[in-house]
Amino acid sequence: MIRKERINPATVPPAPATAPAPAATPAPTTEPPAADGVVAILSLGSNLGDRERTIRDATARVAGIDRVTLTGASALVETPALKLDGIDHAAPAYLNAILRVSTTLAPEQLLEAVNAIENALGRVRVERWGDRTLDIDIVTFGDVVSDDATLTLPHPRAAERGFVLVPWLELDPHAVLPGRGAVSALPAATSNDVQPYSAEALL
Ligand SMILES: Nc1ncnc2c1ncn2[C@@H]1O[C@H](COP(=O)(O)OP(=O)(O)OP(=O)(O)O)[C@@H](O)[C@H]1O
Ligand SMILES: Nc1nc2c(c(=O)[nH]1)N=C(CO)CN2
Repeated sequence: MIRKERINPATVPPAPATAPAPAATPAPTTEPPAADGVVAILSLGSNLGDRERTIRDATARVAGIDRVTLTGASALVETPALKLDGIDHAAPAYLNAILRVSTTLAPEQLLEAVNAIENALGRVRVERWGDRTLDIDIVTFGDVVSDDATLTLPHPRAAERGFVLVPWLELDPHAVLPGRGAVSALPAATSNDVQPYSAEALL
């Protein structure tokens, strides 16, 4: 079940005395770029194949999703593979990056769109936290909080992952993880396991 965090009515400005009449025509079906949509943070990871090419390709595909505008991207970082039993230095290292988007899609629609990109770029689901050509997680979707297993928001493991927090902070130094506060105050945000891979941002 997806729920928005409660809005304090005291902080909601009163409606203007002369509110404009509602639009007579329905919203157009082909929407303009999602400049006024919800901000979502996506985490990309790849540790198989041509990792940089895959992440750059995935970034272009995210930018091409209908009703999604890519508004920011971190540089690539290289990180050792985190497996279920800890860091595995014998496994191929990951390239990770963070994208910021603005979207008028619903969270489930964004998940469907990024899953389609994973599949298009060769993602095969074999083992949990196993090696993969591409993983795209939704780290945050505005201030939405959800414990739905299909789409848990914020991503339930983001707060412990240096490979998420370090590039996110590089992109947004004042980033906030709903329910956890400032990203810069989270211990994993200073992880030594995250190394710069390319100086220039993906975008
Ligand atoms: N915030 C989220 N972002 C992406 N997928 C999510 C999220 N919350 C729940 N899921 C669900 O998790 C399922 C498994 O995703 P996936 O195979 O990418 O997991 P994983 O990358 O191996 O592990 P992790 O979720 O720890 O990153 C997806 O099918 C999706 O429905
Ligand atoms: N370094 C690194 N390790 C991982 C990653 C990842 O993106 N980077 N993703 C995982 C499952 O989402 C599991 N382990």
